[in-house]
Amino acid sequence: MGIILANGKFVDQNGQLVQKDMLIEGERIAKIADVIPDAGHTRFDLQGKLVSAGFFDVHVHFREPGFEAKETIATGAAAAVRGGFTTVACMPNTRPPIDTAEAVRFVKQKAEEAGLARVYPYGTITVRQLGKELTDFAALKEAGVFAVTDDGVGVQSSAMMKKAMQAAAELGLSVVAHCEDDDLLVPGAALHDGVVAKRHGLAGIPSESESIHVGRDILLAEQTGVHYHVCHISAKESVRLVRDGKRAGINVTTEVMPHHLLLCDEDIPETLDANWKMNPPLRSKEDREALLAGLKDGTIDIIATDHAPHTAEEKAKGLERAPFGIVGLETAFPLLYTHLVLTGELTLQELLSKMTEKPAEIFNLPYGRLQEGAIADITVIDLEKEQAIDPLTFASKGKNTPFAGWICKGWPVKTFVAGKLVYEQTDQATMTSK
Ligand SMILES: NC(=O)N[C@@H](CC(=O)O)C(=O)O
Ligand SMILES: [Zn+2]
Ligand SMILES: [Zn+2]
Repeated sequence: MGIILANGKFVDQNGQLVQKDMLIEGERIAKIADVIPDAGHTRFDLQGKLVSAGFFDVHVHFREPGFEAKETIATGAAAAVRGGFTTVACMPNTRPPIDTAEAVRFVKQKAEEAGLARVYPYGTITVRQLGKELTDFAALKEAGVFAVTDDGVGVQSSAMMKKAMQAAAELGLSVVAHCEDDDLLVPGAALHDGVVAKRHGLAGIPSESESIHVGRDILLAEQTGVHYHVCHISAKESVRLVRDGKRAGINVTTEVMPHHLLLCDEDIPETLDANWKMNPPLRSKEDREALLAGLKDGTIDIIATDHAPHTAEEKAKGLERAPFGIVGLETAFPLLYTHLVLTGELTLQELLSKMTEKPAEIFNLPYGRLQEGAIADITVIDLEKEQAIDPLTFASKGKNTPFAGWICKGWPVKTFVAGKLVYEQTDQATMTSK
């Protein structure tokens, strides 16, 4: 017996919303047609809600092993499916870091036990993320990683990065980089080196601490032929470098986060609440505009969240001492739909593509497409439902978001992974979790 999603709205090739039925049989989409008869299948009447391929977030932090008070793989996966994400890729900056095949298998095992979203672990580039010695990429690949990264820290040595890219290219692994040159940092700096840091008399994080690595690595990617992906792009100079790299035919891709698209340093409240502290920081208005332009012209390939949960105690330590990072999985789509699609900056088709098809395509994974025969990873979204972001309702352990209280439309209401319903929004869930 299959599942029928009846009367859903689908975005067609021309970007128009069309009403259709979908039949899921086993793990796959069996049929999409104007009308599919019941024939004893389980039937959900979607009443015109949007049907999308499940979202794919290539950049999340699930904190296990080592920091389970912030998040576990199970709570992170629950946050993912609640946000409409059916596949996530987990950053390896855990304790210990994911730098061996055994550690990769541990993450996969925990994800399987959770049975919610698909979880792809990254392996680190260097042993213990110390930048001194490459990990065993062949063993990591064998255990199931599709890409390596030292996210959380930058690879400081150019020679080490070049060696990593050569080794990754040989194995067909992507190199994913947190771009940050420690030499250009002032210890304790928490905000962009711009007007707001100055107004508060604080040392800032300069844009070039990011863009210098972006430029260096694009040149190394050209030399080595590896697929090189820039994490959480935030500075206008980095956007320009990626654009030029693409024009030169270099295999470079990048991601942008919802917070960098929607906020800039001038939005940070005078209290300097640490829920506005993340790395890279919220930059200037001009940077934000460059990110949006880069997203529209295809320089920026995809949207990811950098879901980075921390405890309330840690975030209460004040701007300087609190850790960098904000959560993102449960707010990404409603925020972007409300503040970029409904405002006319992006089309719904563009937004969905950058959260589904494109991430799957650049990392060569078989997801992100709504078509007969495809894997039935599906998100159903209520585009009309309007509600305020309330961190107390999050499935994530992390409540650290600057978006609390923002009123958004476009909430995921049902999520299917491999044809199995893994999340269903109920009004009770919203009301009782207070
Ligand atoms: N982005 C962040 O502000 N923090 C991330 C690390 C990272 O993505 O660099 C974290 O692990 O908390
Ligand atoms: Zn990072
Ligand atoms: Zn990160």
